[in-house]
Amino acid sequence: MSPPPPLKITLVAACALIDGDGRVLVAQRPEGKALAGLWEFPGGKVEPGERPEQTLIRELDEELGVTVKEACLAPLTFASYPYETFHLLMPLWICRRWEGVIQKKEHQALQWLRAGRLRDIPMPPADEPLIPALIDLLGP
Ligand SMILES: Nc1nc2c([nH]c(=O)n2[C@H]2C[C@H](O)[C@@H](COP(=O)(O)OP(=O)(O)OP(=O)(O)O)O2)c(=O)[nH]1
Ligand SMILES: [Mg+2]
Repeated sequence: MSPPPPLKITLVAACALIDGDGRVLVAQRPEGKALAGLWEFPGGKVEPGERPEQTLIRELDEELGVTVKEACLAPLTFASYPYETFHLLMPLWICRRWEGVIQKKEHQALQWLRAGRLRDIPMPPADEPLIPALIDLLGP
């Protein structure tokens, strides 16, 4: 038997933006990328030298065109999931305050959903365990 390949942990920072009605923004992953078509929380991989909060602020600008202050990010929970080729570690922040108008810059589509409705859309397997924390916070 050959030894298992070394474990690669990928750190991804993600954010549930929450609107005035307590709905959550989800974004449909682009065609041609891993997990294409699934609905995710905006965010991305932490690059070398970045703090995860900086990653999130950068990704929210790149993906949605909004400006978020670090003080407006609150940690909620995290995902830890064994994908085939890497282990995903993904802290999830919430954010209720941003500057600018949300634009669909990289995703196929965006939608605002009540937390209880997140169970009705296809999300990456890593994300499913995050839904109860959002329902606890925001109601179904
Ligand atoms: N952003 C985000 N990524 C997620 C979620 N759930 C999940 O399994 N992932 C995975 C998919 C990817 O393997 C990885 C993040 O990838 P990404 O494509 O968003 O990374 P990125 O924005 O930095 O994009 P790129 O520069 O690598 O193209 O985490 C989620 O809810 N949000
Ligand atoms: Mg991304």
